[in-house]
Amino acid sequence: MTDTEVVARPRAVLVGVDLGTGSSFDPTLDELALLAESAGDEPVARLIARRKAIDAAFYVGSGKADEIKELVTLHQAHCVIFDQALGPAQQRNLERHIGVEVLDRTGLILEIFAARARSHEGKLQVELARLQYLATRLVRRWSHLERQRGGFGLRGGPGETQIELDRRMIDARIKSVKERLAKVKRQRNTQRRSRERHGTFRVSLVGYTNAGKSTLFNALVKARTYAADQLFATLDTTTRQMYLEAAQRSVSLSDTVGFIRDLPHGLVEAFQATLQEAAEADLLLHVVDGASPTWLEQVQEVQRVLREIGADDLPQLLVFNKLDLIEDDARPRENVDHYELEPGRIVPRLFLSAAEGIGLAELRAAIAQASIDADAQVDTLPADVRFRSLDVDVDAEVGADASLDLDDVDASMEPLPDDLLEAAPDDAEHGANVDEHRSRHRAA
Ligand SMILES: Nc1nc2c(ncn2[C@@H]2O[C@H](COP(=O)(O)OP(=O)(O)OP(=O)(O)O)[C@@H](O)[C@H]2O)c(=O)[nH]1
Ligand SMILES: [Mg+2]
Repeated sequence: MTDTEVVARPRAVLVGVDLGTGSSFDPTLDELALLAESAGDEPVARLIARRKAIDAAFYVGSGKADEIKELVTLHQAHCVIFDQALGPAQQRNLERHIGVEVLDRTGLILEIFAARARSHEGKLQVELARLQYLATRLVRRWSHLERQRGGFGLRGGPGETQIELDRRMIDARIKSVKERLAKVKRQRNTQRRSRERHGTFRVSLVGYTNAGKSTLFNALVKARTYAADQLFATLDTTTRQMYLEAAQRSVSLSDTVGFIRDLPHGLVEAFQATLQEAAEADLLLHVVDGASPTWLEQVQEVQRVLREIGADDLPQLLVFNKLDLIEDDARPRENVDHYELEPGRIVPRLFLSAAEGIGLAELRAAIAQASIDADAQVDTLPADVRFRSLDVDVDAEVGADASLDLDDVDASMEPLPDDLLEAAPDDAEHGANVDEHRSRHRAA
């Protein structure tokens, strides 16, 4: 870790629990470390506990809890961060036992989101998610967060007697935030509809957090969107026009919030509106950190979230980014090939480096081609199908047998079966450089 920073960051002990089920794909806790850094903490020690079953009181056994306590003392840590979701009682028990703040992955992600939200809507969404999390546990942590960022006015340190009162306050607050969100959403829909009338071809960047979406966005539209080696650097959707020579047209390009495994449920829900933007695109650029050892799990996680928001059947280009980090001999022979995203679903795949500007011309050409293909398909369809109604009753002039399935409307790429290349960069052992940590929201 580089430690030339003036501001001392809270020192954190990271704990992962291996339940032997293969459920966790981060046995090194690297992702948790990056999350902790993104939240402004400094990971000082990591500990993996192996257990057959979860302990009701401490999640880990009391022996491990003692071990954690020793680590905390040894490293003079300020908090302990669990990679797994702790129950409210477990969290409380651990805090009492260890004597410092204990939080879990969910709490950490919420904290990052809270620090990063910029737009009115984003702030409301994060507040809603935090309130929902808070409603289930009423932990002391919140008083600490409020002090740090000036939040929504909960008094610090709710004692047992105050819990009922707080819960009622929280419920009222949840209701009011939901109403405000609904209003913002209506405005957004109105804006979106007026945009739709212009018939712009819409491209959305989606992908796991830190894959390089914002870097690619900047490279493509030459805008300056915040890109950083932090998780969830981007929370609000940014949209710009991008001119494509090959298609002689402008398309809109949107940068979106990154995905991560086990995104707190409240956040998935809260960010539906933001992600909806992606769900309504004509083309998804699914950006993958091709140099990450866990890229495959990340792709699967992104696919899972896309399914959840109903965007999994949109045409996709898979963009393997960070080609520059891959050793020459591990690089793919071709910069463009095809990849089987899911059984039977083959999509074009491009290898590029957003940071070094390698492969951008090919990507622009592929986007142009996708927009031309989509137009060609739409032009041949009756108007009401363009508006995505299922099983359309088509006028007599058009033809009697045209009961169309949405799949036919989809401007998917032609599948090219059986000539897949091996997924090249997976065994390259490069991780993104996490050492270039910059101080984050503390500056705000
Ligand atoms: N070496 C290398 N690094 C890259 C490349 N593209 C992006 N990065 C780095 O990867 C990190 C994450 O990039 P971002 O563009 O912020 O990633 P993102 O997907 O927008 O991340 P979130 O907004 O947090 O979801 C930054 O440190 C970038 O400089 C690349 O092609 N090569
Ligand atoms: Mg980003």
